[in-house]
Amino acid sequence: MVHKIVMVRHGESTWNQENRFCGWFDADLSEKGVQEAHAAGKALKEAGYKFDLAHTSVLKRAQNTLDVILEEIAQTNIPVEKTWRLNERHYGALTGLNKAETAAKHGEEQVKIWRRSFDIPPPPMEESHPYYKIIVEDPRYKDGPSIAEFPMFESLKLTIERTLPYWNDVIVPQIKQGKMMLVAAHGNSLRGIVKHLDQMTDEAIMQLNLPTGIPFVYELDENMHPLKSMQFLGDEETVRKAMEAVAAQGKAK
Ligand SMILES: O=C(O)[C@H](O)COP(=O)(O)O
Repeated sequence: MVHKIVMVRHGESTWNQENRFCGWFDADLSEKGVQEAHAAGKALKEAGYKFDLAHTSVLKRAQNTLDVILEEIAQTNIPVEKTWRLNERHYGALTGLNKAETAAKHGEEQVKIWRRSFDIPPPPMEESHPYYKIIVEDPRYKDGPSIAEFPMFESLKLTIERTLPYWNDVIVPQIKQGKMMLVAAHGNSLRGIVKHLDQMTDEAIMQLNLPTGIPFVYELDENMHPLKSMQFLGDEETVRKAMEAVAAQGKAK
């Protein structure tokens, strides 16, 4: 039996637009991001997708993207499960900084390491950081992560370590039950899932930049091995340009 799952990175956020490291800061969708979510919904509608349930993070840019998509495909009544485990990776001390300015200050190479290396994390968010309290004391985290688990920074490796248990323990059993699912999440939580599914090397995953608001489909066999990987619902040229634009966010300008 062939299983299918659709994933989508949220539409552009206001902090994507301002080119700021966002991580666990709860930025809104920009107007362009809302348009991207509508376009994603239209593409799914055109392709005739019907979902049994959806998964998203506890951050509103992913949740709002999902809401717009579900409205477009007239499936707002499906159950939606929300978890911090699908959140964007925690950008530590970089949270709130402009990516181009950070590249001008620390060099593009260093910014690429912080953004894309597999296991080198950004510097930790200290208590004195302007967004520390807003994030740590946010009531949405009262049921988890626990104080011990609460990240102050995350590499992709650490992001995968908290995302994969949700993939394996919640999403995979539902796929195996034949449920058709939509996962609306974030650039790096989804890169982690993609790395796992496609068994990409630590080097190969560095080159992958996921575009905002373009859904992609995986076809999986019973053992969750991809029969088809990352099939974007968008024309190749648009997807390529959108990926390049994400990569270029770390340039000093
Ligand atoms: O958290 C962020 O800043 C972005 O949404 C993902 O950022 P990245 O592409 O710089 O990893």
